[in-house]
Amino acid sequence: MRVSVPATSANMGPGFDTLGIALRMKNQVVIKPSKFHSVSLKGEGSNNPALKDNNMFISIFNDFYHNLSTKRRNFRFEFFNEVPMSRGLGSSSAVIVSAIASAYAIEGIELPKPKLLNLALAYENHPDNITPAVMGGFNVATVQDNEVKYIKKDMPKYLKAIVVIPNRPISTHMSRKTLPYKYSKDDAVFNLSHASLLTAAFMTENWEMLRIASQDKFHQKYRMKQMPELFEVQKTSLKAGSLMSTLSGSGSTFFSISHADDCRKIEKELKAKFPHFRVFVSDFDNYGVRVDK
Ligand SMILES: Nc1ncnc2c1ncn2[C@@H]1O[C@H](COP(=O)(O)OP(=O)(O)OP(=O)(O)O)[C@@H](O)[C@H]1O
Ligand SMILES: N[C@@H](CCO)C(=O)O
Repeated sequence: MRVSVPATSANMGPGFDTLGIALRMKNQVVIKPSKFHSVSLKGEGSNNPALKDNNMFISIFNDFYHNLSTKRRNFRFEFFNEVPMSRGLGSSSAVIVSAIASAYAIEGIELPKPKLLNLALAYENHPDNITPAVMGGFNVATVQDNEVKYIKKDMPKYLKAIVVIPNRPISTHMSRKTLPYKYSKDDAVFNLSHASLLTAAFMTENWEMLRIASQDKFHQKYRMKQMPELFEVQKTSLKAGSLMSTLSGSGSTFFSISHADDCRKIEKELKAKFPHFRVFVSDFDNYGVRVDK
């Protein structure tokens, strides 16, 4: 059985804890019944031996598997990870979503995506990464009475993401601590209006509006101060023709969107200016978590 979950970019500027989008890069796990428990890792995390012993995926999988099954089978878990950890590309959401989906699938129990999304909420209490991880596409999401309420929009193929991954991580937990405890009414109205405009721009495919609509006063500047090169990444990307360029999740990755015709030029300029960062073009994912039995 194989489960794959896409990387996600949350916030998208002003949509703090609300907006998120799924990218084509993904984490996959292949699970096979086996005499003994074993774990193999390829890609991101493979140089971290601790992940073989103390892995968030295994512990969430076991929580669900032990609840769903009376049998005590052992499994071999083979991980193929493309999503870097603590870089703002939803690595923790990818693990949470794939572990829950895997436990249900291995027991042959149907798990509708909205139910999977609500189960994932117990492990990540903001819905902006888990929603696109489960559903794919661009999503607006909120939590009401312990349920995620969301609206999804598929992304067109003629738009691409340009991803800049710095060589240092930022932990979400630490990064949230740098944010103000309170915001002024002016800043609240600024973010409310920009997040609303950004959402409307996605829904109506008014891409030229993204540059203005993606501005934020809630979190980016506080977080980007931890890695000041990110201000230059944003400037370079917008100057080279991106439609929008925002901190991805809690950072450190920077996420831009452009028309397909412009993406290689933007990628080239970012690569030239930031040779120590990983820069690449990605398609969007419109499907979300996928289970192949
Ligand atoms: N492939 C993986 N296998 C096991 N654990 C993982 C894996 N990927 C991420 N994790 C866990 O998730 C943690 C990273 O979560 P964190 O929220 O800091 O970053 P992120 O999810 O990549 O960023 P963001 O939420 O801003 O997009 C890691 O420290 C690790 O505990
Ligand atoms: N909305 C979250 C995304 C990271 O998990 C944040 O900005 O902290």
